[in-house]
Amino acid sequence: MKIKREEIGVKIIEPKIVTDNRGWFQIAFDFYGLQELGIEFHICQENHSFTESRGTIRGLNYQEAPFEQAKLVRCTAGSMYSVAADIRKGSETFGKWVGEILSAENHRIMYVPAGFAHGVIALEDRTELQYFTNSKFSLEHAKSIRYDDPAIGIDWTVGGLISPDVPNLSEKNRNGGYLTP
Ligand SMILES: Cc1cn([C@H]2C[C@H](O)[C@@H](COP(=O)(O)OP(=O)(O)O[C@H]3O[C@@H](C)C(=O)[C@@H](O)[C@H]3O)O2)c(=O)[nH]c1=O
Repeated sequence: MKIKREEIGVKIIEPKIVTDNRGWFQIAFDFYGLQELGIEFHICQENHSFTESRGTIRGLNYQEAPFEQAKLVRCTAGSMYSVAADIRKGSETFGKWVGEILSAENHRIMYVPAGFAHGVIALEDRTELQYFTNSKFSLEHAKSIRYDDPAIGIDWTVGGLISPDVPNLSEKNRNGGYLTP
């Protein structure tokens, strides 16, 4: 595996894909490979979600202290634009975000550092998101920031690829907060 891109602590990882007459093989989680890339990751949970329709947004989601979560995010069906935003108060890159298209075809993995908010928009119907977290879920600490918070300014059109004017959102994400310094 190798790092394709790295910005504000977010890393886009390309795993090695081995193909043969049957199809392909990849290591979905490589503890020592990640360690070599500077990522010390201990899996606590693996989560898997299915999104019915293109244009649906999940996020921006994060967990408050002491339950901050680092995540290793991948798309195992369809495709999505995955976004990580630095919302750590006092961080030099506070309010900055990184986005990358993850798909079942490109096999890319996004490493989201602890303390960041994360969200995805489905670029296809029937898109699946699978991700490892390094700390446990806590409903009490699970929070949301509005996907369209102007203080972050995420381009959810992915440069004109999609127009999520009125995206399908969960109630939690509809009622998400706004970034405060
Ligand atoms: C994430 C999570 C949710 N749940 C429950 C809470 C709720 O009843 C139901 C669905 O949860 P949510 O609406 O928060 O699901 P969702 O909006 O898909 O949340 C996820 O979004 C992506 C973008 C992330 O980055 C993840 O960390 C996670 O926050 O599942 C758990 O029991 N354990 C968990 O670890």
